Amino acid sequence: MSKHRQLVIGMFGFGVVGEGLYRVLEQTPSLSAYIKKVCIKHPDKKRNAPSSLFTTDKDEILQDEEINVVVEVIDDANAAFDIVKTALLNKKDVVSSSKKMIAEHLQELLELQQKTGRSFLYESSACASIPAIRNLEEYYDNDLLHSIRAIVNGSTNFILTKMFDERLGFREALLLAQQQGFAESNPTLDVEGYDALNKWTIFLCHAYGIVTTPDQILFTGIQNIHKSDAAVAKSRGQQIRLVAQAKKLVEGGVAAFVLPQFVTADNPLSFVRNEYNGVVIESGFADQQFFYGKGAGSFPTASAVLSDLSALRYDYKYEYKKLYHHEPNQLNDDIYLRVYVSFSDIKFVPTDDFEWIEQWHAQEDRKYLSGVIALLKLKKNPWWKENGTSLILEPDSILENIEERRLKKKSLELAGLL
Ligand SMILES: NC(=O)C1=CN([C@@H]2O[C@H](COP(=O)(O)OP(=O)(O)OC[C@H]3O[C@@H](n4cnc5c(N)ncnc54)[C@H](OP(=O)(O)O)[C@@H]3O)[C@@H](O)[C@H]2O)C=CC1
Ligand SMILES: N[C@@H](CC=O)C(=O)O
Repeated sequence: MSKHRQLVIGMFGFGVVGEGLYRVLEQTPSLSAYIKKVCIKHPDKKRNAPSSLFTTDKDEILQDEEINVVVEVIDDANAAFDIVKTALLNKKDVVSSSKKMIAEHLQELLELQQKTGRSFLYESSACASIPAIRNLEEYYDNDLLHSIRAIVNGSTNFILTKMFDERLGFREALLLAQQQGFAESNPTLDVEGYDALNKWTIFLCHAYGIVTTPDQILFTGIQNIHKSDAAVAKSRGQQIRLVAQAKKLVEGGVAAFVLPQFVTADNPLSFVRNEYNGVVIESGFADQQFFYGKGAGSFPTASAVLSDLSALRYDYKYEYKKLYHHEPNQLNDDIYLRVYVSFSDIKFVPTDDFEWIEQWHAQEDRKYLSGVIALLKLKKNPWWKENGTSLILEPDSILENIEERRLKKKSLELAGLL
């Protein structure tokens, strides 16, 4: 039997994830890995580990030839990219959980991996404890992966659960998410959907070979969801979730976006509560599969970092199969979405932008409508993020070709039935 190599780790960051990994490694002696040095930012903070372990000088890790693995788990995306780049160029393998950094530098990171031949693994960066990236990378053939729908942000799911199932206020729910180590240092990243968007940028690469940047994808978070939206969901027997979606289109390409959605009771995502994440995959022959697990927090995230470290012992690398060994896909925005919009005044809603409006409730203080609108129109004009307006996808939201429906609607109108 071949002997696995010894991993000598230099770690950047000793916060929720870093300290979690330190504890997890203490309990996993079989891994043959030890942390030689930890670089942190604030030397005066009290640490639950020997002070000789810590430094603020990054070169004590990056220039140490004995250290063969860098674990980067810091909360500063710019500094993280410099660290990862230097580590790879210095011939070290790297494990990272910094999804913002990865999503914003995906192309450069792909080039660095090709240039250096080193492993760069980041399972913990998206859906924390769920082994989603490696699954998408290894298991599904490009042609078979029809769609993915996922809850990829633990904090927003936690806040929605606490607010709507347990009647907590938004601030209180967010504070709890922060106290439990789920939220980003800047929680706007969670609440306004940026974190889910960054994770989705990473997923698109491993699922469909799409290398894009977060600014290309339509998204929002849960910041505008109103109490009355929750009441509508309840009256319909549905839940509101922040859902990231990607779907292969009949006409070619992949539609992708991150938006709140009403999910019906038979949708597996409706069972996902608190900081849990869930991923629903529709594929050619397997039909539907559902992955479920904790999407944030110290040990769940450290468990994915640990799994990457374990994979390094046998020199595992992402091959980016969908990108390099298949015909990569392109994003395709040419779809229509069935949306619900709630608002305080109709003047904030450009109703002419809609293909058609299916429902309209104007009696209450808070008004709402449901209708069909082109994704490109939502991209072009962000009225639906402004003035407290709330946009939530209807359960079956994607329409690829609306011509047939337009004709049907026209004939019903002509027959006086609409
Ligand atoms: N928390 C979670 O559930 C998850 C987090 N992530 C990601 O993991 C990363 C870390 O998150 P988390 O542990 O929660 O963050 P924390 O805020 O708990 O910890 C951040 C750590 O980074 C250190 N740090 C910041 N800048 C530097 C720098 N320039 N050089 C060295 N150290 C630095 C801080 O040092 P100091 O202690 O001195 O302040 C701190 O130890 C983030 O990118 C986050 O998005 C990914 C999945 C889940
Ligand atoms: N802030 C993130 C942490 C994990 O990625 C989340 O809430 O999902």
